[in-house]
Amino acid sequence: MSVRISPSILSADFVNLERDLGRISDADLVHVDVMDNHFVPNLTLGLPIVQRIQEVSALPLDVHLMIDDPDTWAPKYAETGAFSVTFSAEAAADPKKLARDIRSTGSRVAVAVKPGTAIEPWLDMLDDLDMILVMTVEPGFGGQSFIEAAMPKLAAARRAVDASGLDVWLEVDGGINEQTIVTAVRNGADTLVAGSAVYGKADGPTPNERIAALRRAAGPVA
Ligand SMILES: O=C(CO)[C@H](O)[C@H](O)COP(=O)(O)O
Ligand SMILES: [Fe+2]
Repeated sequence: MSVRISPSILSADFVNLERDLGRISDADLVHVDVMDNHFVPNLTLGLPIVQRIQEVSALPLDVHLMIDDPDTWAPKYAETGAFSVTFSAEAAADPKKLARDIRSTGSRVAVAVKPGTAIEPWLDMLDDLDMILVMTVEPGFGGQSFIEAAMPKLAAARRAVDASGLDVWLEVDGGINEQTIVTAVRNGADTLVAGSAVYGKADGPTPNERIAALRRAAGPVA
């Protein structure tokens, strides 16, 4: 099986989003970064725009919430028809209830952990999760460098998921390129977010060609 590639539209042209969505037709998912200027020091887009992206996207939406109070807001994003909604571990008040609320909409649910956040508590609730997102940058901005120090945590998550027998995906987000994707996959990732590596440059290969190059670099996963 190939890895799943989830291009982040954070690096797309927000005025030409529909056009830029069409340029990643070979991807598996579309990664939508929602930032509120509270949980992270950056502001991107909110619920009305996610609703509209959902209407025009041919690919399933992988919504990554970097917002305060996901307990209130995440179910509303799930209700747009998103394929998957990821809340930030550090912001959730009642993660088990939140995971249930998101799943009750039909969406998959994931938790994201910042580079400095322990993963162990989340490995104790794998039953409640469809995916874990290991952040390999401090959330807030595209174009940052991959933090390799997050890899032991990813490897621990891979061991726990394999031991559980559950089909929980392991996603990595931040600084993924043709080199770092190899490290992430070797440590257990099966779903890779890439923003600047897919959309970052106006000249050279197209976004779909960059997606193919990332898949080739990653090689097959078990
Ligand atoms: O969640 C994010 C930042 O908080 C983005 O998804 C991520 O940074 C993607 O951008 P790049 O691939 O350029 O690092
Ligand atoms: Fe993201």
